[in-house]
Amino acid sequence: MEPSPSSPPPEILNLDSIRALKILGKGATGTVFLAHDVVSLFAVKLVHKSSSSSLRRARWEIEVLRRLSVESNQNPFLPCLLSTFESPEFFAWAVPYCSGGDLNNLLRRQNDGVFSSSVIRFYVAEIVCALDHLHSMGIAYRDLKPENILIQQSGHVTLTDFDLSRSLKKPTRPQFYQPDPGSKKNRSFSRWISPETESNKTGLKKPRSARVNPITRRKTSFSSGERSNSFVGTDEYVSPEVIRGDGHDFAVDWWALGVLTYEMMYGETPFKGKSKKETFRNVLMKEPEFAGKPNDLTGLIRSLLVKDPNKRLGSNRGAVEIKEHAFFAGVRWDLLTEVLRPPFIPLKDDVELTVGGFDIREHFEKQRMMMTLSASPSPLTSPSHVCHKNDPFIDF
Ligand SMILES: Nc1ncnc2c1ncn2[C@@H]1O[C@H](COP(=O)(O)OP(=O)(O)OP(=O)(O)O)[C@@H](O)[C@H]1O
Repeated sequence: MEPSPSSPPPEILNLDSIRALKILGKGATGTVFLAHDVVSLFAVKLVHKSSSSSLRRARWEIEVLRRLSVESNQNPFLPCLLSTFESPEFFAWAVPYCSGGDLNNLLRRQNDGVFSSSVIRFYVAEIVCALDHLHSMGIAYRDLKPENILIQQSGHVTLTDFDLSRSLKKPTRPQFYQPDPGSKKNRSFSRWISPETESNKTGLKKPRSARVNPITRRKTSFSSGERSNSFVGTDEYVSPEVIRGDGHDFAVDWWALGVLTYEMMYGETPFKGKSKKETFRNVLMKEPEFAGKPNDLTGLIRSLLVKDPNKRLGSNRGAVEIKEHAFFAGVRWDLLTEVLRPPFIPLKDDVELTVGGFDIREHFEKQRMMMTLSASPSPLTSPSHVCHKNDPFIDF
């Protein structure tokens, strides 16, 4: 996984000149801090080099961000890399701060836990553009879920968390990437989502479900290949071909988009079972259920949630097929960022940039000491057991 030749050299993140204000989120691999220097606020992700898999994932995530920072690769719905830092114990890197939190929180804050179809159209259109851009770079995202969709200060979305993404061979079909279909009328989106409520202002999000355990235990590398055989994703968003271990390509992202759109419409995912096994059985066997009359939105979801990846919307001509769907009639794809009033605009963070905060390295040291203490082997436990027990990616 060599950096691509066109990647800009990363700026060095100077940990001496920044202070962290709070933890924005904790995931399977890292901790994300809101940090500041005297000039600006940004997000810093810190990943322990505790295992070879977290090391590999962090390196890969930095590499994807680096590629996204090349001027010709920048996209309004994808982040760029501001700076990086590496010590013998950890990686840290800074990306722009998204003050609106994630789409999961926003969805849960709605009175009935769902979005209207015009709001769904706004968010899905931007996500389609982000995925289209990644695919055009030969990257399958593979971890689409509301927790990984962040809201920028402007109200537009940014995808985050690229550690499960994968470099695949770019589609070579000539019709795959065509100019945006465009259309006559621009669409206006009214601002109707209530601002942040008190109950959700604090507290870290808890991921809804852990990453799935590897079922196909084939070792994978991140080198380019046409299809990937690794087993990754989040239970409720995993596609049938991933569960079957058939090998998968960019169509896994269109499946996950179907699950996400369904969740935005109904407030719950379509295949969730009482257990992981039941969820997977549903993904493989069950057709999604739609309350109410069929319409363009349910039609879009249905065509994304086609079990056969070769018949799924997007599998033949990529994002163009999705953009042409009747649900998006009237959307000016080239003007998405010009929409003046996205559905939700975050309140401005009122932060004094010269004072306050804590040192990220001190925080890291404390965490490490606590981890060391809690992982001290009891006389009855073998060291290898302690070391591997909690690493969900040990076989990835
Ligand atoms: N740029 C950002 N601005 C604001 N919040 C962010 C930013 N990046 C990440 N976060 C918050 O931190 C959370 C965890 O980030 P991220 O998903 O990158 O970490 P992770 O360790 O890779 O998690 P996962 O277990 O999902 O892989 C996000 O869901 C989000 O709430």
